[in-house]
Amino acid sequence: MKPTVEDLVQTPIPTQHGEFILHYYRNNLDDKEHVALVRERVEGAEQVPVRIHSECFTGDVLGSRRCDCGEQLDMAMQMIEQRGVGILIYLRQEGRGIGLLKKLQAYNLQDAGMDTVDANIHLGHLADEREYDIAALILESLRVKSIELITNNPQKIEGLQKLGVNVVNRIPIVAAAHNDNLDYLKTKAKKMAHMLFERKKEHE
Ligand SMILES: Nc1nc2c(ncn2[C@@H]2O[C@H](COP(=O)(O)OP(=O)(O)OP(=O)(O)O)[C@@H](O)[C@H]2O)c(=O)[nH]1
Ligand SMILES: [Zn+2]
Repeated sequence: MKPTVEDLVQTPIPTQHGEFILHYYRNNLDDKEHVALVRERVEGAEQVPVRIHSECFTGDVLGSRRCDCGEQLDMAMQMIEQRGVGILIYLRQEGRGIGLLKKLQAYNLQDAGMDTVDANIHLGHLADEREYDIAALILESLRVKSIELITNNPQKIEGLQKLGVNVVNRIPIVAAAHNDNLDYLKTKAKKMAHMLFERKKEHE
């Protein structure tokens, strides 16, 4: 079965970072509600700033300080506002793909001394189980020619490139480190190769 997405509804959403058009996608790979926030015309455009944000209920909705997700979500929308164009794809990949229940269990293991990678493995999962097929299909459906990916995660860039997305640049998105998230950020840099302590825009 060929993976597909269908852009079912588009509706304007005014936010503190200006108005976006929210696109709702139905897909044939999972039963989740993936969405994209789109600013201005991206069809046929080159070097469109794109953030692929993985769902984090605790960080995005509750403002949890265990991770940097909530702050990154806000920063990404602000970056798109400043550039006047861009796309934020909100993928429903809670807990790097293991779901909320397992992520919360992983938090307890981390409080008992494991890091974020070992906790996943202890629960019988990979450190990161995310796939980017749906993001690639959404970008194809929006007819974007090339993108600048807003990320610190080299695996996201690789994952998209393998799916045929033309990623021409990386835009770093470094949230503030503090006591509650420092170990987590350090583990991401050390074990998951996140480029967390660079601030310069660089060409891949
Ligand atoms: N399993 C697990 N998932 C987590 C944990 N903390 C945050 N997450 C999830 O991790 C995802 C965000 O991934 P990150 O590793 O923070 O960042 P990234 O998206 O890979 O990379 P960037 O594009 O640079 O932000 C979200 O789905 C969160 O729910 C954790 O301790 N364990
Ligand atoms: Zn988070």
